[in-house]
Amino acid sequence: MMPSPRTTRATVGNSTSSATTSNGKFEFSSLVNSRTPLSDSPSARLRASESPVRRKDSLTSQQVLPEEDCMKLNPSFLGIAFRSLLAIDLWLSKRFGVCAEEHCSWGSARPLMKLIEVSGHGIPWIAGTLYCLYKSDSLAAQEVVLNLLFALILDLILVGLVKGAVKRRRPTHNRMDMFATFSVDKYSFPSGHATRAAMVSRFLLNHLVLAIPVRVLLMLWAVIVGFSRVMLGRHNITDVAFGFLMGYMQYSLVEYLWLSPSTVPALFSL
Ligand SMILES: CC(C)=CCC/C(C)=C/CC/C(C)=C/COP(=O)(O)O
Repeated sequence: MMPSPRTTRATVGNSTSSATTSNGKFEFSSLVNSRTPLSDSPSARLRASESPVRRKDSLTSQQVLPEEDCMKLNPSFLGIAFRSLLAIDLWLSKRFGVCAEEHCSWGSARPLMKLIEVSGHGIPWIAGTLYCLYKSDSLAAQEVVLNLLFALILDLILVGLVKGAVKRRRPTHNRMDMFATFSVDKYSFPSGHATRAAMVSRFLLNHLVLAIPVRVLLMLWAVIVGFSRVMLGRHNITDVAFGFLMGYMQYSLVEYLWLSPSTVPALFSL
């Protein structure tokens, strides 16, 4: 008996055919798949690589994926760990951003947090250091203060470079009402306040003779500056953590590059 056009239809030169199953419904299958395996010809292999579904169909147990495809299909452990850390960071930072707005749970502490922000801002530190430089009457004092100024400028440059390279946006709950910012300060990684607080406190602890309570207060101040960045909603926790680390290392760099009357006499004869 002649097959009915409703039940069987095959198009020569076309990749699709149709046939009915036992329950009378149409099923579609690929002639290319059924007659010549996708992996047989180079063009078929190319087409297969365009479609993940078709590629999966065409794989046999003997075929090995190119290395870059394996990486896409199996994200590395480090990649997953990194994304998870970032997700936890965003979630925790939002939870601790309790002074981000006046109506937040700790909103009434926002003015105090902003005062702490000013205490770690670059302008008061640079202005204060310039004033001390002007007032310092001994070469030893001049040397320390000049290096503090150098450290503060180096900090601004390095933080600006990293912020510009990483370009991590500030948290969405941050209200951008900070005074005197550079254009890179729209980015949050790392926290410039945290780098400055860590670097300056390490610098002062090493170069000033301070009573123990003052030393403790100095360290406490640095930690509070870091906390206040997250509470104000300015930063994520990782911005501040990295900022502390970077500031700590910046101090080591300043020590390494230390400006002294013997290395840069021109600076000290002014
Ligand atoms: C003398 C002179 C050019 C001073 C510039 C000081 C200045 C504008 C520093 C920027 C400080 C700032 C707003 C840093 C951002 O801190 P984050 O903790 O929010 O990253």
